Amino acid sequence: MKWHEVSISTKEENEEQLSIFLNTISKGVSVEHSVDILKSKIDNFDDKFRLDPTDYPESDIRILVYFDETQNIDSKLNDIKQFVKETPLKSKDNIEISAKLIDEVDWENEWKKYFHNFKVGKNFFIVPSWEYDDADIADSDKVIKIDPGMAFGTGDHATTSLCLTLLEDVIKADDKVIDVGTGSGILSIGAYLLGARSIKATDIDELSLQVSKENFVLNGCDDEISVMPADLLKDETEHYDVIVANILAHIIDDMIDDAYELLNENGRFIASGIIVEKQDEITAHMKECGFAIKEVLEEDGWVAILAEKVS
Ligand SMILES: C[S@@+](CC[C@H](N)C(=O)[O-])C[C@H]1O[C@@H](n2cnc3c(N)ncnc32)[C@H](O)[C@@H]1O
Repeated sequence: MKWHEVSISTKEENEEQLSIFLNTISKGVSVEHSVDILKSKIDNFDDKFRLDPTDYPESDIRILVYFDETQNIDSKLNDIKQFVKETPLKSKDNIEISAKLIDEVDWENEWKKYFHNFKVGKNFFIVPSWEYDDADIADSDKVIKIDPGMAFGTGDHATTSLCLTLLEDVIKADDKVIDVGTGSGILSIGAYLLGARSIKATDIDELSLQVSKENFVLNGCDDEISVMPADLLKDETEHYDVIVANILAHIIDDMIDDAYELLNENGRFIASGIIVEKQDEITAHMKECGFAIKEVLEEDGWVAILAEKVS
């Protein structure tokens, strides 16, 4: 088996915007930082990833994106180039994109050695499933056991951790929740641990649906979370107390009207995956629909918006 490896050299400030997009179109993404960048982030990275600076490029960053050999690499390259062209990236300087075919290595599991326990929000403790027995877990921790496999959602990405933080603020016992674009299922598990029940987790990606089901079993909440394929809220008919979606801004924009319709009175919509530059556009659309903006959290150039349905 061979893989297409697409290499994107760019400035560090583009990492988050590019990574979230590339994760949605590929089989895997890894980011290599230059030594200097790594040094400046060592405190951030060390506990979760224990990186070795000698593995990294000498300047800026290199994002490696993987597609299996059956995928149409020319069309994927076009998608990437179009995204780079049309997105207001933080830096448009010196972006170089190239592709090559490489032999299979066990990179699907390689990243696991860099992924370790960490805390998110006030009380969440994310534990890779393969480290659970060794984890030093406090009684107060709400433990999310996770094996994201090839789905998005380890919890270390700002957009995911911001959603978990907002869920801590809004979920009340027995709230009915829908998690749109569940990925690894991490936000549904978080909602369950906070007391939500009758949770629905949806995604358009088959692999994410499979991975999320496995994670629900792992966390003993598969009875409370139904998993189904869906394109945003287009065919949804049930009503919810909380809707959470961590996708990209233009996709969130497509679901704002449906979210308003499907929320119960005073229901809350948590939306993330939104770059700071798109915040005003999204909040304006939310307000037009009747939402009140209750809180906006920001980290690493990403925002998560908490909106409430008011009549
Ligand atoms: C950034 S990941 C978020 C995963 C997880 N919820 C988290 O917060 O870490 C976005 C997810 O949305 C899914 N997605 C993208 N477009 C979608 C759509 N139109 N309808 C449903 N899910 C979608 C992707 O397959 C992916 O699993």
